[in-house]
Amino acid sequence: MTMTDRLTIAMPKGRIFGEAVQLLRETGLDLPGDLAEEESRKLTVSVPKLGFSFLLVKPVDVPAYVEHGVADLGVVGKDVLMEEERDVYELLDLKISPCRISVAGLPDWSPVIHPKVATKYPRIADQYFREQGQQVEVIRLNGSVELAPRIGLADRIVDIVSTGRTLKENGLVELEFIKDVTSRLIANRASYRLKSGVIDDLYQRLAERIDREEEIV
Ligand SMILES: Nc1ncnc2c1ncn2[C@@H]1O[C@H](COP(=O)(O)OP(=O)(O)OP(=O)(O)O)[C@@H](O)[C@H]1O
Ligand SMILES: O=P(O)(O)OC[C@H]1O[C@H](OP(=O)(O)OP(=O)(O)O)[C@H](O)[C@@H]1O
Repeated sequence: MTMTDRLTIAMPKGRIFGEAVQLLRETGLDLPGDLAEEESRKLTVSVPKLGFSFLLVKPVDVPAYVEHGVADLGVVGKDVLMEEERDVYELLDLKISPCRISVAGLPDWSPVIHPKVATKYPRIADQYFREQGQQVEVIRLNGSVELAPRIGLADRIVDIVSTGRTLKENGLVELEFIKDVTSRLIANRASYRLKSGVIDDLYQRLAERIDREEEIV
């Protein structure tokens, strides 16, 4: 393997990371057991024998690292990919970290003409309500979005729902489904041409593993 064959992969630091590493291991790649120890503050991990370097970054930043070519590949939720609209190739649905984007609100919610919608996903929310022919005011938040309807900041929220526990514990109900979400493998456009050999090899390994998993289910 030459230096140009080395792959830099941007990985989200949070919940996707563990599932993505497990998936890579299941393709037969010999990743060290202590790839990223929980207490570690290191933001790069190198696996020289495989020619891989991982950048551990905020999930929302993965598409930017890949678009700018400092990472050849990235793993990112479809939610972030849709929201960020970066110029990258979406190569593969990894089928990990499933969840959905939904509209939620208080159970006794009643329609208002120009509702306020709190969300971490202003672009997705804007597009969804435009398609519904509804005029809304989108309020961008960075987390704890479920608080907004309870304290009168917004009439509704657009957010990730997985188990539904956060909605329930904050007295909210799911009102409308927007989209199913899973994590995706994305590639920088130039890397995809220049490192096609190693990228194809990883793609094939992952695609076969995902297909096998689907046959079992
Ligand atoms: N219950 C869930 N809540 C949020 N995201 C989820 C959930 N289940 C799956 N996901 C997926 O995981 C991604 C979030 O990943 P991660 O957990 O790494 O972020 P995070 O720790 O919430 O990061 P940050 O708070 O820094 O944005 C989402 O973009 C989504 O695709
Ligand atoms: O349906 P559930 O299984 O309860 O999961 C959904 C919740 O998890 C995520 O929050 P996260 O923990 O990432 O916190 P934040 O968005 O408030 O930062 C998401 O934004 C929801 O709040």
